[in-house]
Amino acid sequence: MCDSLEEKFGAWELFEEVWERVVDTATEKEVNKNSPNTLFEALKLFRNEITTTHLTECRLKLKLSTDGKDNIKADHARAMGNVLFHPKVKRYIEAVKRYNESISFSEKGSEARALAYANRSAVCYELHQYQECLDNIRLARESNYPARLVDKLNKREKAARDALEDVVRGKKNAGGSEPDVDAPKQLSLSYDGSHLVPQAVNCLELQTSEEFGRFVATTRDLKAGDVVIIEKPFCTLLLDVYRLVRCDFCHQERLFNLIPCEGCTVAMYCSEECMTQAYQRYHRYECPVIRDMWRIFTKIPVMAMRTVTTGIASFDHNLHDMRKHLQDMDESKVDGFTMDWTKATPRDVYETVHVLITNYEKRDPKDLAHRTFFAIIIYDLLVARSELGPECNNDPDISSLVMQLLLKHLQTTPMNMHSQYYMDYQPEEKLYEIMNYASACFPLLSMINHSCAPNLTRVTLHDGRCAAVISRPISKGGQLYDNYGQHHSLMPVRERRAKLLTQYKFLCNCEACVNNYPLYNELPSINVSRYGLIDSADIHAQLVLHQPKIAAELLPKLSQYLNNIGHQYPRYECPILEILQSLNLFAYVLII
Ligand SMILES: C[S@@+](CC[C@H](N)C(=O)[O-])C[C@H]1O[C@@H](n2cnc3c(N)ncnc32)[C@H](O)[C@@H]1O
Repeated sequence: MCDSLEEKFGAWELFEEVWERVVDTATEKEVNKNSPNTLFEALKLFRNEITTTHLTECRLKLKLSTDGKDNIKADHARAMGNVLFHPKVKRYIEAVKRYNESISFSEKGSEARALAYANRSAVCYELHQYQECLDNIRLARESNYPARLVDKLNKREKAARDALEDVVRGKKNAGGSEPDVDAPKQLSLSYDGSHLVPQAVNCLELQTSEEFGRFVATTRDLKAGDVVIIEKPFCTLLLDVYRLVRCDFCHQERLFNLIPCEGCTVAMYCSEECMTQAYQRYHRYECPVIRDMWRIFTKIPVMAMRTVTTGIASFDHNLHDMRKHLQDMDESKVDGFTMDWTKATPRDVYETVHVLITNYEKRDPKDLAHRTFFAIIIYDLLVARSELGPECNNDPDISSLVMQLLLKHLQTTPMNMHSQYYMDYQPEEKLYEIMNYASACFPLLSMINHSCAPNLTRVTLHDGRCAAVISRPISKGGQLYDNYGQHHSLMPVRERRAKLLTQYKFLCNCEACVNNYPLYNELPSINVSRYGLIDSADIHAQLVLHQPKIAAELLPKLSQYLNNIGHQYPRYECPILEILQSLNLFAYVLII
């Protein structure tokens, strides 16, 4: 991770200021500050105010400014890297992050960039990453490395080549390379995939009810350990704190290989190929605004913009086609569980994203004003700085489409977005911790409702896909339930319900809420002698070491336990086993 770009005073703080003001004005007409009439009046005033005079003031208050390369900042970041690289400090990884920052700020072909690559090559050498060392030396040369320093670089190059040859020779003498026991394992679906939806098992069905809206049910019994969906995201967003560590497009950790986008100082890539793909899918619009976006917003609005830009790319960047397609679309007919994914075009895939729930009708005036404000700010940035400007300025229909898409996805994103995780090694504790590196949009997984006593777990695979794995038996006809972050063993019912209502706009009536399941420490225990003892502390201790081989051995054992005790839910042992299963899955797929 590295520093966040977010600033203390951002769009949310500004919105609160403006909202206060309009509510005060509206209250002059109405007596009660919180009456629905006042709030709707405030929303009306807010819309008037924000679209006219106050936008310029907002731009100033948010200190919006175009991003650009800056060799002075690049030199400063490199100097900080040098302090960390110093033989008495030797904080090599932190030093590389600073060199990467320096590379991202530097102008193409500048000495600043050449020096940053050269310094990164020095860290690679110290860390015995000889191939990466040579790659960085090549990049330094390509960026006009200064002749006065070239001897130093030549010496390092020779040393790296010699060391690399030694490594290759050593491997040959040892009889070739060992099979890689720690290679990421593949999870696969537990039953046949559906013909039309190969990413889901063929017993899953999308159903609808008054209480749940759309939900996913099974037409066969499922057991703990069953993998029922493995889904590729429609779009993803690397969190800004990983921008100097991971590729902006494929999100793989490539500390020593990152190359910068030439247009902005945020996006870095592991290869030209990823850079091109990112540009085609979203970055052509986002490049001029992404730094300001991270400065003034948190991940939800940035993810909403990513959904819109990726959506536009799904229509080959033809906004007229997109508008026509969406106008003609019958939203009630879009069902990701019956669509033919084997023949789906990017437009078809976008349809499944376009129909994600917004909960518009359940939002109060302040919430609507807040989304409107954010949509206006993002729209203003994109139109002022990207190629969407001429398109929107020349055609009110296109302008309205872009604005509507932003407003829509500022509502779908918080309802449907999923996090992507990896296992991060904590050297001091000598264990792995689950960390969130990106946000993603998965249209099928987004159809799964919440329960405070869930029956499935999600796990991020090495390639960014997400697998849904059953964590306790589900009978034929039963609903699949995810957990949106409010588990009955960790949070009292009142608090859970309040959070779910505020964030997800529904009153939870799951089995845990209705039956008031106790918190973890108050749960009754199972008579384990019937099922054999399970030493959870020992399993946990093994799993945090993150060894896929151990995880692979434990996987069937844990699933068996979860199936054995499933019908006794909720018991003290159940949440422990759920956690172990989740940890186990992460260790199994080894996503670092
Ligand atoms: C990720 S979506 C799930 C699919 C959603 N039901 C739909 O029709 O698109 C999340 C939204 O589903 C609804 N939801 C999720 N769990 C629910 C539950 N247990 N009871 C009622 N509504 C629920 C809420 O509106 C929530 O904001």
